[in-house]
Amino acid sequence: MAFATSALVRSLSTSASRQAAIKHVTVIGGGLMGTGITQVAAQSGHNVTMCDVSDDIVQKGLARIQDSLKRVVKKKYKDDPTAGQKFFDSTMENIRIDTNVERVAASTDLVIEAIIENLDIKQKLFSSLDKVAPQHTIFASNTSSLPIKDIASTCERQDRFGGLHFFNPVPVMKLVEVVRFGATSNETFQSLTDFGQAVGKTTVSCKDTPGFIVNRLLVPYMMEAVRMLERGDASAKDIDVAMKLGAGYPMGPFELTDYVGIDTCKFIMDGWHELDPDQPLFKPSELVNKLVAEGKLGMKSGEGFYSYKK
Ligand SMILES: CC(=O)CC(=O)SCCNC(=O)CCNC(=O)[C@H](O)C(C)(C)COP(=O)(O)OP(=O)(O)OC[C@H]1O[C@@H](n2cnc3c(N)ncnc32)[C@H](O)[C@@H]1OP(=O)(O)O
Ligand SMILES: NC(=O)C1=CN([C@@H]2O[C@H](COP(=O)(O)OP(=O)(O)OC[C@H]3O[C@@H](n4cnc5c(N)ncnc54)[C@H](O)[C@@H]3O)[C@@H](O)[C@H]2O)C=CC1
Repeated sequence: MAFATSALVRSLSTSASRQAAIKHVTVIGGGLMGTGITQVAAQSGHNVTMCDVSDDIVQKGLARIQDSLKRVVKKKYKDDPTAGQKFFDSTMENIRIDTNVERVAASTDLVIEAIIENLDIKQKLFSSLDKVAPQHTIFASNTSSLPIKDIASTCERQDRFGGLHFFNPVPVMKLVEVVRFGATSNETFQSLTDFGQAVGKTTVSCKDTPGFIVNRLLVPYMMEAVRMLERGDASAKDIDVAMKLGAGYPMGPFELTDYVGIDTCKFIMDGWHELDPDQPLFKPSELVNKLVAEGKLGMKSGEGFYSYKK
């Protein structure tokens, strides 16, 4: 009994100290994913600073968060607008914006990186943060496809590094993949899992394999749809209708590729193709390359497989 009690106390205090540990979160990248992650972390009471490369981008990101938060409030507090306004205000009060990542990271508990899907740029960012962040700070990447081990390779804090992979749109999608590689400590993995749950998501545990669970299945499916279009087997519209009505997917593969960002899908496939050139599922697509070269990146640029221009 004495053992059970002390074990209980220990487990409670460990979990309390873990929760107490992650109070301030730094989200780097104020694009599609960074804004969503900032929002859910702030909604759940964390102090969050969202960083990007320019004032203009962080301001736009903040406006996107406000729009999305209004949708959440409308749904969650439809019978109590006063409580809704209070929730809106307190969430926004939890958010700061900045363009100096080193300054922010010097006093943070958790860094979540959500910048462009490029290994070199991510490594450079983490390498500079590793020099200024406190000892206890955990680093996590929201990468869709890059090995966490490679992103972490320029850092000393290998044991305090993992993956936190959110899904788009973050305020709506209920999953977070928590990724560990060989050096990730049990404490770090547990803290990242606790954080994922604290922001209201269901977590699954993933090894550091290409695409983790969801993207390893989802991205090749999206690219197979592009190849089907390239062969002239069916139109984008018909493929989308078919997958929505025939397979029950909320979006067809072209709608989803436009939603995720055609550039992001290209970065993912190019990286995997380099790792495994013989895998036909990872073959680059001429159509995707052409759209990206033309700046047609999907919804975020106003045009992709479909046009979103008003
Ligand atoms: C690439 C990677 O690494 C990983 C990835 O993220 S892969 C992509 C994963 N994401 C998906 O597969 C998304 C698939 N699509 C969907 O689930 C749905 O189409 C969708 C949730 C995006 C939109 O749903 P919809 O029913 O078509 O549209 P809509 O009615 O506008 O939205 C549904 C609800 O979500 C809410 N919502 C949608 N987007 C939102 C946002 N950005 N912020 C807040 N709320 C949002 C809406 O307010 C709406 O709420 P109500 O039910 O109260 O009306
Ligand atoms: N788009 C999606 O559906 C999903 C994307 N991801 C991953 O999340 C990450 C971000 O993707 P998105 O938000 O879609 O991209 P995005 O293009 O919308 O936003 C990226 C942001 O990062 C900023 N940025 C680039 N370099 C920076 C730096 N050195 N410091 C600070 N900010 C910098 C850019 O200015 C831009 O605002 C990528 O790794 C992507 O693979 C993960 C899940 C889903």
